[in-house]
Amino acid sequence: MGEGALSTWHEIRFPLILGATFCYVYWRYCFYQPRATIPKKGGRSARESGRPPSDDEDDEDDDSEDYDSTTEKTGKESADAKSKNLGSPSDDAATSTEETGTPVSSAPTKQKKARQVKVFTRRAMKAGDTRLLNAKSDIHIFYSTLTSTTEKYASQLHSLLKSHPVLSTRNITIQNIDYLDDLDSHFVTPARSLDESFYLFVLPSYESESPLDYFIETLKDTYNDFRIDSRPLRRLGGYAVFGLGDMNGWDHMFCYQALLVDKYLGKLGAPRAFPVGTGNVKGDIEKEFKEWSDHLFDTLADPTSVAEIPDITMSDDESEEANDEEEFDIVDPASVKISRTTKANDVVDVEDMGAIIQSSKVTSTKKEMVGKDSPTYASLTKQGYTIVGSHSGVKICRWTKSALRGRGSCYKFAFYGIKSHLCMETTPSLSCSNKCVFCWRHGTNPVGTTWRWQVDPPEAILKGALEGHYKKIKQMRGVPGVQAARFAEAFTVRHCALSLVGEPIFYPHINEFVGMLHERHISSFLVCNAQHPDQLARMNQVTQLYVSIDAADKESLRRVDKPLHRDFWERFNKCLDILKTKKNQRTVFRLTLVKGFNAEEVLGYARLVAQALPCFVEVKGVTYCGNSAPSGPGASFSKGASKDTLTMANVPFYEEVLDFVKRLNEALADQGLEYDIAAEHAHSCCILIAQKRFKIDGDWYTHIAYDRFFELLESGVEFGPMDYIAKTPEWAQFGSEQAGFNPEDERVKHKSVVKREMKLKGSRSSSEASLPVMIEVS
Ligand SMILES: Cc1cc2nc3c(=O)[nH]c(=O)nc-3n(C[C@H](O)[C@H](O)[C@H](O)COP(=O)(O)O)c2cc1C
Ligand code: SF4
Repeated sequence: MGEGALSTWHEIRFPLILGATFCYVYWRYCFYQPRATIPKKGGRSARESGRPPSDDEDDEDDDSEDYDSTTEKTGKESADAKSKNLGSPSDDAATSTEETGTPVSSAPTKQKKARQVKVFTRRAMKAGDTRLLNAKSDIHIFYSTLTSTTEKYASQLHSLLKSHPVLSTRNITIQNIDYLDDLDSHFVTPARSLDESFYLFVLPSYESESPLDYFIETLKDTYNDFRIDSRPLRRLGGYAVFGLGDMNGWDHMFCYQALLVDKYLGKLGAPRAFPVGTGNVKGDIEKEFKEWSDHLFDTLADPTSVAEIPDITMSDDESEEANDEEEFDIVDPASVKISRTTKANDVVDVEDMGAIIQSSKVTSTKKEMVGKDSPTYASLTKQGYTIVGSHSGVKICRWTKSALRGRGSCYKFAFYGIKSHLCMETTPSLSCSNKCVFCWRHGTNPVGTTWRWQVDPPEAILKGALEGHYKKIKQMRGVPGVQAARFAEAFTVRHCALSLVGEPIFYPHINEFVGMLHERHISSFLVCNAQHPDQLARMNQVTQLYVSIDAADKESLRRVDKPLHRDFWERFNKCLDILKTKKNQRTVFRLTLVKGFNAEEVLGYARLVAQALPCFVEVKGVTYCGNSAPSGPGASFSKGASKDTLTMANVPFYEEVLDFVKRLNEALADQGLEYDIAAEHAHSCCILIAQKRFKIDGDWYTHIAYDRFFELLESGVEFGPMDYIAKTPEWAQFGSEQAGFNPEDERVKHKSVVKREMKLKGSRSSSEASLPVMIEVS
């Protein structure tokens, strides 16, 4: 460079630099379009960034604005967004480091993210449901294969769909995902033509490298790439995955790639139309594949199966928490008031129900126990009950949900072999004659000593209960982790727990109802409150007959059960005497231990056992489900409570329950009674004492041979409890390493549970080592 030129440069360099800086700032301010970030990852909204909007945004804005047009948004809109951004300190804070050069100062909190995922999951499922009904949507089958086994099943799926009476009208394609040229246009930025389509996957698993790895990496990368829409598959109609694997060779990694695909498709926003299925190539894959595809087709073809999606649709992380929140107390003073203000001449004692049973005319003039427009109806349905007819209810139990996900069954599986996913919990009478302090439904159900309502026929109750139950099962199909095999089985109820809320034996046609269950080979577990001796005496054979024993003396019983009958103690004793005469039944005492109320009366309980001689005594720590105060909300965990209000201090630890059981067992031995501790389910704080006759050659036989029970029942011969016993598995027997937790299931403790336990621990004395597990037990 010459000297003249150099001096000219010196003269113009400042204006030039200034001009360039001004241009840059002007351009950046007005036209620069930042890289996409999405709210979930802590950046700006997709709409601001010109990326497809998230579902959350869709909700707020006009849905008709599809994402193709959004992608084409002009610089003006971007500038508008930008200027909004600049004006908002919080949005500024969310701007990425890359854009501003300053560190990201705030990411959304974990709770916020969890909430977004939850809201999104629900919306996705709802949206998917509407689309499931769209008979025009295409079905795309994708598969991967190395040695062609998977291809065979994918082709089979294709042929089955092509010949399906309803689904064959759809456009059905089949593609090998390993040769799919453009994964992006199917999974990263799906073409609009794929909206509302179904994606069905049939996939093998390979521990070693396989072409499928690339596909899985694509899904993962898409989900983890903060620059792009992480839920691009939300406009699909739904998806379902079937995995092939070798359980014998790779049991710890069985079908792991199919499971990963299922997981990431869900994360990418696709609505899961059906639980992931698995087939063991060294096992009964034909059957597994058939069951999965049959139920999948039913779901796709039957609009009623997807009519309603409840709040039970949840992310993996939230499910445990939600389960814990499931029970809550809603006091309905109206129900109590109604029962008190009933005219005396309306009253018919439940013991005199014979006439009512005979005459439906009499009952038809009476009012409904739970009318559709009553506050009781609203309270119970809000808590997840399906009200059947005018006085019955059904509710999917949390253990049924847990078992569907392979996360453990209730204590009755350990003690008696009830499979929770095959169990329906119902009651033909929502009304009860007690107001127990530990009943978390307290106040939500009608109470009364007499039946003064309409009586629904048992056929209608059973039909309605099964329908209500199956509807709730169907709604579980989109919940992560639901096992396809168990899901398929769950549509044939095998056990009925007649407990739930209310008093089943109160229902005048209880015998007919139980008979109908047995006709369908559904076993019956009937729990009664020892307040209706005449009904108990009339009770026909059930699979297992329970009496709740909530206290060992009159005053404690009054305090714990708050019975409405004035002669409650006489009724209670009469029931125990009747139970002793029921030699043909498997009879059970159920003790619910409430510290400070009824957990110290070992000798008293031993006397009651001697009086009724039940086959079994179940002892369980009370379940704390929020406030159980009889007078409604007011007691709190930390503040302590009035003398009749439950707090966490009333919940015994497992060790305390165990100590009680040991002392009770000794007291029984002292009285010369032949009982011993047989089984346990520490998970539910529950232990079983059984008559020693159920111990044969050193092994306990507390389980039930259900087929044998029905065989005996149908044969018409007289039989007793010892005629349909089965061996208790090792893992359930008292003292086993698993303490009653089925080794086939996986115990999942959500962090919120652990946190709460830690909180609890802090409030307990340090000598108390373990913590109670709080559950609902029917
Ligand atoms: C090398 C090898 C690794 C495998 N790894 C797994 C595995 O990790 N998990 C699993 O469930 N099955 C595994 N399998 C079983 C295959 O998934 C199964 O045989 C499948 O049917 C193969 O499908 P394809 O014939 O379509 O390739 C493996 C098989 C082989 C040969
Ligand atoms: S808790 Fe009761 S309703 Fe639930 S699975 Fe067990 S027995 Fe059935």
